[in-house]
Amino acid sequence: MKFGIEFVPNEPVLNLASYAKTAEDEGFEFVWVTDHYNNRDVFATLTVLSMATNRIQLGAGVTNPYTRNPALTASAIATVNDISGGRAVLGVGPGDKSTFDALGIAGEKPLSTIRECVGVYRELFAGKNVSTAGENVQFKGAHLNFVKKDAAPIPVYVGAQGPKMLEMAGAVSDGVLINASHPDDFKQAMPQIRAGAESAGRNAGDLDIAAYTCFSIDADADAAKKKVIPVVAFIAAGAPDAILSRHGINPEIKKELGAEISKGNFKALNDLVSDQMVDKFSIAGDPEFCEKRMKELEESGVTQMVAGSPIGISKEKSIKMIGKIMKNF
Ligand SMILES: C[C@H](OP(=O)(O)OC[C@@H](O)[C@@H](O)[C@@H](O)Cn1c2nc(=O)[nH]c(=O)c-2cc2ccc(O)cc21)C(=O)N[C@@H](CCC(=O)N[C@@H](CCC(=O)O)C(=O)O)C(=O)O
Repeated sequence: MKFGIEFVPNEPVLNLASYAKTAEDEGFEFVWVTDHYNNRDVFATLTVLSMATNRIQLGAGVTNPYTRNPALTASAIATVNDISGGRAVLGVGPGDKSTFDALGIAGEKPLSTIRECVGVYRELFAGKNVSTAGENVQFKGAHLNFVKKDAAPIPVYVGAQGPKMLEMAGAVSDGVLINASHPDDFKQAMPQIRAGAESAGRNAGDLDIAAYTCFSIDADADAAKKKVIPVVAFIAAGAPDAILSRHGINPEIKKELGAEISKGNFKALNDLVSDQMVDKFSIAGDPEFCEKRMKELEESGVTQMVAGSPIGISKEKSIKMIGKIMKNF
């Protein structure tokens, strides 16, 4: 199994660069940076991380086809690829509705929009002149001047959770980034990804299936669990009812969580977020528990384990703890 790490650029980029170097030294193969308009820019962040590292792959995890024109996204990630000596990876997803509302973006037709964009990204990465009259993307001879004809392709991953998105990801992507932490979610997702791959005449075994987890590791298991509570609250509050029910959690809890989150009353979340929610929506605990859960993810078909925020009490210490566990895979 490959290991990745996710950073939210809501802290100084030079801190993230230092963590990325530590992760590279520990043997992580991917670093992913999230993309929300209200945090630091994903591509500027990846550029700085590329200067601080030599081998680790640098992924936008994930951008979306609405806040940037697809040609701008292609140019940005191809620039990171150019700067880093070919280490860039593009992750694209439907985008986070809660951030779109603030920008007046509707984010419609995510399935067909992302499917069209993946095709356009790939042609631009190959240095082609792109003309397309799609339902959602219309180009007339778009072209990236700095990309050589038939340049090595930049891998395109899709961030997906819903069944149709997972199926589409199976049909068109090089990998799928699934925002989930429990093996049950991957057992549910794999058949949908497989169906999509088969519908496109592809082998699902060629895809990188990444568990984009909410992760927190510490020698003190209780401290690790306490650290994830606000993140689990956000995940649960935004999760479709079907996912909550799948984990035996009453979807009614979403209203209470949402109310406390919108009031910024994070103390109240400690009482609302149950141990069961922590278990189902995160990997949080001591190294022994985390390793056991990672092994379960691998058995459920996961090929890349991404340690996502908050990662732990001290990111540096947590990265080194995961580095030790990595040696057992
Ligand atoms: C759109 C949504 O897809 P989803 O995969 O559940 O989207 C939820 C999240 O994955 C999405 O918000 C992501 O952008 C969230 N996300 C991030 N979102 C961000 O904004 N920033 C990030 O950095 C980020 C990281 C990230 C990493 C992994 C990951 O899995 C998700 C991540 C959904 O509702 N899908 C349904 C319905 C799809 C649909 O709308 N179908 C319509 C439209 C058809 C058409 O599109 O033409 C239809 O069938 O009629 C489904 O898949 O079945």
